[in-house]
Amino acid sequence: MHHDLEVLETPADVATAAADDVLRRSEAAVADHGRFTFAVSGGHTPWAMFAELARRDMAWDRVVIYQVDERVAPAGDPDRNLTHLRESLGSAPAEVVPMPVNDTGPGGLEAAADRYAATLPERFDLVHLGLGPDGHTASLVPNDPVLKATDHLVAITGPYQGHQRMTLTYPALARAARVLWLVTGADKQEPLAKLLAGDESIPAGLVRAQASLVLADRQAAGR
Ligand SMILES: O=C1O[C@H](COP(=O)(O)O)[C@@H](O)[C@H](O)[C@H]1O
Repeated sequence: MHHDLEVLETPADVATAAADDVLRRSEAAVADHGRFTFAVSGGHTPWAMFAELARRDMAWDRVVIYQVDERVAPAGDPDRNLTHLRESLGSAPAEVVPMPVNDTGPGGLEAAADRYAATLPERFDLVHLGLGPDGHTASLVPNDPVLKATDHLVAITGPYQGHQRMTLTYPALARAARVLWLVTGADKQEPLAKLLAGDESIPAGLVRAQASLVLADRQAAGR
């Protein structure tokens, strides 16, 4: 798929440009259909964008935030994406729909994943994605059976970097009206080049959406 690319000087510039884009998309979505559905990834890169958004004049009562992926770990654990999402948003009155990774009900984590899937909108106005040095995105990690999940919107991975994960699958990501990739740092240079070239050997290369914007810093873009 085609990706628009914007190269910014620093990671801070990427965060500011990302917040600008999210704000624009939220205003357009609210004007069009009354709410803004936004799915957000984990990792470190988006924290500055979330903090920047918290300072912006968003129509928070019209915003619903879903998680793209989450580590299976206790509530409040520093490895949990939700922990950092909430910390970064601070007192911004955002409605967050957390992935139920501590749901120990009947059917275990797979059933919890299906319950999360049932809460997802038919269309996300915006999905934020990151890019790992190994080319993973969301928790669609190399060689995991989750890459082949075509009949589930949300799935559970095997252990990866210390945790099983709950993740949106490719069919769920395909519900994105638009994807916003945030990619910073020299260790992302190789996977970013592959993503932009449409290389399907990396998990990120298999994401499909109606439109895609990559915001990268100079180090990741190799410029
Ligand atoms: O493990 C993960 O890493 C990716 C990339 O994170 P970043 O901080 O290097 O941008 C992230 O997008 C994903 O959600 C997360 O689970």
